[in-house]
Amino acid sequence: MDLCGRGDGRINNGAVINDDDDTDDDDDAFYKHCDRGPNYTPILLDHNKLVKTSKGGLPCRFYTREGLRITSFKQFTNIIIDHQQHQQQSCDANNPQDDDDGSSSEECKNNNDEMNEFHLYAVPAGRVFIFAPSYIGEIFELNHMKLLPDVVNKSITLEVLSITPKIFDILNIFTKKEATLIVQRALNETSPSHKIKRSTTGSSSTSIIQKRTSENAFDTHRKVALELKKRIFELLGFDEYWNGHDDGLQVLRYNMTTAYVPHMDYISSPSKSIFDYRSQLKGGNRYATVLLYMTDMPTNNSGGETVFSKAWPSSNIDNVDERKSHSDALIELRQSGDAERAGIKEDSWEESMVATCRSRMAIRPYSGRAVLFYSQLPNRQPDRMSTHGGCPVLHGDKWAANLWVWNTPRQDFVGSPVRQDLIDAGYKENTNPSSSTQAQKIKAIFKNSKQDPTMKDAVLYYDEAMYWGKLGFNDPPLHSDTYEGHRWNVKVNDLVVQSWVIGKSKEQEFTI
Ligand SMILES: O=C(O)CCC(=O)C(=O)O
Ligand SMILES: [Fe+2]
Repeated sequence: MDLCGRGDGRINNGAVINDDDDTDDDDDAFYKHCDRGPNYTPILLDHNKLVKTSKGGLPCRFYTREGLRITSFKQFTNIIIDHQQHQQQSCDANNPQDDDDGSSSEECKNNNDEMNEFHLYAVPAGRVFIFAPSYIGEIFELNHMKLLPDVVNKSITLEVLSITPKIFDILNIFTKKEATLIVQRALNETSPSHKIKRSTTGSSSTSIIQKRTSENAFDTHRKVALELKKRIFELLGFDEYWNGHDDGLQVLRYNMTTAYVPHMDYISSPSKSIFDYRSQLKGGNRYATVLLYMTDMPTNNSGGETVFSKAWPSSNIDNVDERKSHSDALIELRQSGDAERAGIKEDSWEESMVATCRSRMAIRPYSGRAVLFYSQLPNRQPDRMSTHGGCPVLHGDKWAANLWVWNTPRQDFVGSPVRQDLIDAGYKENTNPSSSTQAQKIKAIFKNSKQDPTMKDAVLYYDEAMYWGKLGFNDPPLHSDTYEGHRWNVKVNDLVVQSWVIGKSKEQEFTI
């Protein structure tokens, strides 16, 4: 295939489009785009099937805009023919009074350059495909995916809800019947590791945090979970289901007032870990999350939305004047009495979160709704805009499930990326599988000495993005159970000004 490429990996059918740097070096730039060198190329499970290019480098994988992988020239030409026929049909449908010579249909096609383009996406070796939406409301019909048996004639479709971060509604990916089964299975699960219990967080899965008050179960292998996982992998552009690239279907139950504070699904790299979490290099981390909702939370008063706390509702994304501040939302919330009626205390983190949910981009659950968002940018850096949380439930129960998908196999799975630098330096990890559950719980207390005026409005975060509480001059000390190696950050105006890593002793105090 003779294809020309652009820096962002988008390829146009036979011609370079909008290329600012149209020089003879294009070919080289394209080859470099595909083979980013050993320090930037995670080794994926199909790596040994990649055939080197004539220049000796690793090749790109090619995808359509809808995430269908193109593996042969024949498939490519068939797709182009289909694309052209589709264009012709939509022109004919829009111009039924065509002249005999078909000139206005021709005009229709020529006038619609954007439609004439056929975009192909070149994904570097070792990387995974990421959808590239252009505007809110844009539709991606994934006609290559099998229809669900119960959803007659409705193809699996993405509808863009947000560009920054990238969020999509996924239509027709699972049925209400499957939603019911997932909940039943979770309730009937008895194995200690998978049954429903209070949620944890972080890379060690041991720390119960006070600000993730939901319960959860895992379903890694039952029929419905497996079918769903396979469907989600196909949707994301994987050729097949790759074991180890996900955390298993996690089923979440939130009772009244319970919530999950805004956080990133992307895991911050623990200071010492043989597993390489650095996705921007050749490591792996979570890059996509699919959320499935199993209950209806029909109104504002139900709560339980998934809130993207750094993003604005699409209705006022461009209209700065119409954005609601957190403090105005809090005043309105107190006036409405909604939080108080649900049993949420004034000045609690849950109350503050309801105000966030009512002023930022929030997705309302209904049974059968599914949403996809990405925690990594196309350059593999974590996307801080993907910070999100499960809003406090104000009425009834909320059931949801998530699938966290990784750009490489996870720790302990075949092909997982390792930190060769640490191994070379002689670092050994305790590989006893139960070691994480035996980790020593450490009590930490965080204080503000009020000596440093720049710390007047300090805020404490667990990791990068998990808001813990205010640590300003007028705030009481903050307490937490935590573990060795965990990182806590103090931020002022959203900038990290102090960072602590938990050491070995059982009780530790940190003061700014
Ligand atoms: O419950 C929700 O809406 C969000 C859950 C979530 O963010 C998570 O489990 O990582
Ligand atoms: Fe999450």
